[in-house]
Amino acid sequence: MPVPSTTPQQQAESPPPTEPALLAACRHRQTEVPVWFMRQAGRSLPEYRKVREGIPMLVSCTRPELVAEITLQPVRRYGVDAAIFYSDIMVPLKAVGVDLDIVSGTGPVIAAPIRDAAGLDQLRALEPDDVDFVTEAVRILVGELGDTPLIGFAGAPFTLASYLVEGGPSKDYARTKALMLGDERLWGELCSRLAAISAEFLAVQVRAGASAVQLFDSWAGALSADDYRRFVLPYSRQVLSRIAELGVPRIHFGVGTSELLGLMGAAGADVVGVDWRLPLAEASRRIGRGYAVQGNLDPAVLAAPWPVVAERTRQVLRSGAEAPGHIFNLGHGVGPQSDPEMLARVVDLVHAEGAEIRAEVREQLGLGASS
Ligand SMILES: Cc1c2[nH]c(c1CCC(=O)O)Cc1[nH]c(c(CCC(=O)O)c1C)Cc1[nH]c(c(CCC(=O)O)c1C)Cc1[nH]c(c(C)c1CCC(=O)O)C2
Repeated sequence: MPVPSTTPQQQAESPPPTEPALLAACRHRQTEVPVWFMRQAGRSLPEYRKVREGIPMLVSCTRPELVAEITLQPVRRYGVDAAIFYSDIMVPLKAVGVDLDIVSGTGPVIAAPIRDAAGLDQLRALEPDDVDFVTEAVRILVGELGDTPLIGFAGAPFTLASYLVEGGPSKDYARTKALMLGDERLWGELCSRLAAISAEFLAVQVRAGASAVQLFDSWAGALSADDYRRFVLPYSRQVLSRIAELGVPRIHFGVGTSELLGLMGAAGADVVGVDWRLPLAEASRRIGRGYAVQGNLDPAVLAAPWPVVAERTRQVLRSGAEAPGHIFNLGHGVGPQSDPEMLARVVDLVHAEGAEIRAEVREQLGLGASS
């Protein structure tokens, strides 16, 4: 009879299979500090520009092999702890038939902006079949990524609504706010439809194998806390509660949201993404002890000399150590001009020093090894 290599007793004592650092941080049981970058896929990498040559953005998103390649490029180059799926928040809207384009250097442009009830007809429900190419790309990726988690994502209802109502990027969101404040019923119907579309888009990615999701409410920082609570939170909650049923960690991020962080957590996140305006320790106090944080090196810092970048990176690590979980990231996306070499050095520094800095700070403050 073959001799078992471990007895049941030994099995019970052996550590569980290693949990990827990203997921451990989401669940407040990290020993390492994981790092990835918003907009790591696409934009600044020369190998990205090469494979994208002559292919419009939204077309590139429908080619599973190309999507997989672009998603993997930063993982190969930097050794980051997560891949972010190469797609766009506008992809599910395009998939249900909204006439829109993504114009390089500008962003999303909508042919017929939605400003009345008739405009809502553009927004039917998203069926998984509408985004077969997403399912296929995620499947390819999960096979290739091995233990590195894939983060799926979607736009939150407010940020999507802002593009649909304005017709494109905006500085003040005047038309969006006019609709929100002037016709609460229409606003509610618009955001409910967008919530269902975003939830389905995330569910497609999770069912195909994504192991965490990020809900981008990039422009929610344009709102006061009172308006956020009344006009935005209920719809983001619809998205996040649907994902709760799928059992993967949920990251919720916006820019300029220092006054909204607590509400963004309460909308149903496990991790709240923080921009560069607030130290993570203060952000964590505002969000509450039940949440991990993600962030928050100012992307502009990447243009400074390395010793400055290194010191700022350590500062983020020290501040983030006060939160029950910390995923290192930028405070917003990698800029198109960012030097990939600088990002590579940041990743190496976080990997070399992150765990030690975190442990030291937590011990000094009597916070315990993890949560
Ligand atoms: C607001 C928003 C959009 N798209 C997204 C958001 C939320 C995140 C954020 O706040 O940055 C999300 C997004 N868009 C893209 C990704 C892929 C993965 C990644 O971030 O690395 C993700 C996660 C690809 C993309 N999305 C876009 C590009 C650039 C495409 C190109 O240059 O051809 C990429 C790689 C285009 C896009 N799409 C959008 C904008 C504002 C732009 C920029 C336009 C520009 O300045 O050129 C809408």
